[in-house]
Amino acid sequence: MSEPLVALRGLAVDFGGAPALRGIDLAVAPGEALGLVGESGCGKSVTWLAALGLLPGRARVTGSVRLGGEELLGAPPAVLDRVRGGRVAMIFQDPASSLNPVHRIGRQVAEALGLHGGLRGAVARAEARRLLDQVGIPDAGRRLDAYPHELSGGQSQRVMIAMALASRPELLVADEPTTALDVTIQAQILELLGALRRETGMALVLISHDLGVVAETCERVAVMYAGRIVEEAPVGRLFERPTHPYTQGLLGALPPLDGPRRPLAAIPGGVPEPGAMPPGCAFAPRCTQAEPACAAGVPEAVAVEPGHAAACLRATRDLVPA
Ligand SMILES: Nc1ncnc2c1ncn2[C@@H]1O[C@H](COP(=O)(O)OP(=O)(O)OP(=O)(O)O)[C@@H](O)[C@H]1O
Repeated sequence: MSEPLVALRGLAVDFGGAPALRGIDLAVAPGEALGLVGESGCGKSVTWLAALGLLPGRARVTGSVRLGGEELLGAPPAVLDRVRGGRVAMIFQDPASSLNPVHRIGRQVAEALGLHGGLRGAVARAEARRLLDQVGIPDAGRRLDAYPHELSGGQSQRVMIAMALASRPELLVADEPTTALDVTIQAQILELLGALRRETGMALVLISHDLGVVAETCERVAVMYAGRIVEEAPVGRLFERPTHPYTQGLLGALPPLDGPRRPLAAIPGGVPEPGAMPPGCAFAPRCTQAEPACAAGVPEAVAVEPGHAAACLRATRDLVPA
């Protein structure tokens, strides 16, 4: 990879004796689209909230988070404020709750432009209109005067994306941006994110519990389980050669691309709570391929092939450490 835009090294988060992240190494290159997948509770959101200094004070965060060479962990609040909504923007699952219900859309987008670009008045309004246009809001000029409750879920998410773009971020972190939307709208928002990335050159981190969503939009995927990255690969390689049994399980739960929809073969059991981590490989209690050695130690990530690593004792026994 070229010089990364963002590099997380050994990122760990502890909520009062309960380790939610247990050493995350992850890098995002400029302009790259990286998917972060895993079931609910794996630590996907905590990873980026920790990286951007957005966790509550009682969370103990250790490791390193570098943005373009600058260390963010332990950086003064003024530095983090400048980064958030500046070089890095974040959007979330529920756009309706992120918009202020009592202010018109145009004002909210213009405020974001004022905060990050110093734009005011008619200039800010014109730029807000351009942004709404860019994110595919029809009749953007009139929509500036709408209130959030007048927008559909998909349109609200488009407005959130417009506000995120206001600072011309180098990285957009999108945390389950389509989970609350119906399937057709979901596809449109994913397409929009892909198109904006190509137009603006920004990098994209797409957080999702759905490998299918990530496969459509991202070039590379990191699979998380119980606060660790268990597999990482270019998206095509992950589908062709899923190596960690957890990844295999997630793939097995995907509905077929064509043909009748069938009930998903979800992986039995659930993600362990941070306070109740099993010894060794945290996935072992749910893993159909587990053997006694899996409980003995946390497996290291090992290179399966160039750019493709997995952390499974059994799958990678004869391979070299990544
Ligand atoms: N503020 C907090 N205090 C204590 N525990 C927390 C806090 N935030 C998250 N956790 C715990 O950290 C673990 C990881 O949560 P996280 O939200 O990152 O998971 P996720 O993979 O993003 O899932 P989801 O898609 O449901 O958000 C969970 O067990 C969660 O309960």
